[in-house]
Amino acid sequence: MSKDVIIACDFASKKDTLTFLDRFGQVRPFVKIGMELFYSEGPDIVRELKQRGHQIFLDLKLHDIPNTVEKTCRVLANLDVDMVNVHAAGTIAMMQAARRGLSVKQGKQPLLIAVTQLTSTDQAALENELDIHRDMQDVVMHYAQNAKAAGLDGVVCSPWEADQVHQACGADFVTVTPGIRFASSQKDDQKRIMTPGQAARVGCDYIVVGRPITQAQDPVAAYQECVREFTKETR
Ligand SMILES: O=c1ccn([C@@H]2O[C@H](COP(=O)(O)O)[C@@H](O)[C@H]2O)c(=O)[nH]1
Repeated sequence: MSKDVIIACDFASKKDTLTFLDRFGQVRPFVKIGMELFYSEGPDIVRELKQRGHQIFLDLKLHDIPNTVEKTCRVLANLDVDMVNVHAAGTIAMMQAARRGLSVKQGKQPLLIAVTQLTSTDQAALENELDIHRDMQDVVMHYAQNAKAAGLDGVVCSPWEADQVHQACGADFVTVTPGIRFASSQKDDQKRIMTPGQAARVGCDYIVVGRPITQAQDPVAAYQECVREFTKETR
């Protein structure tokens, strides 16, 4: 199982993204392209970063009826990204449709993972706003098991649930965990957080880190610190 730090490139333009990535010289970090960058630049930004040698997590969090998600995944399959995602709340049928859509790709398919509960959601919001009256851990586990039943490769969850997801769904079921903050960082809008070192100790496979790197005074040093903390610990 790979373990890696994925940088969330939440920028508004290709220019800002390339200026940021140029600071890394010959190093090609695994990057996440989210809605802001994809909606502003379109599929060309994926092709450009792929050509430069980055592995890419295309974080579009699809959530629609199965037919729409299947056809969208057929399109995404041709972008040659390494990881894509859907919302587990879209149902098992929708996740199976996503899998069918990606299967049009010959050869290696991207990892297909499902968002369980956003890391910006806490127990109070889960109950009072989403009207889900169960423990966060149980809800994440339920969605993870649905994702596994649908044939997905793993989930997006917070580091707080990663160990239990592995216990319930298997060590090879991938956990991709945003909500990563250095001990000294601001939480921003994230609620279920851990440091890179803590995330490593609970067995997260991939950590997704945005602002603690992109808004650091020295982003390369912040990235190196994430890698150091995350990879020095072993399960
Ligand atoms: O539950 C989720 C799912 C996705 N994200 C995304 O990860 C990054 C985190 O960025 P930070 O700046 O480190 O907070 C961001 O792109 C989110 O869209 C998430 O945070 N939580």
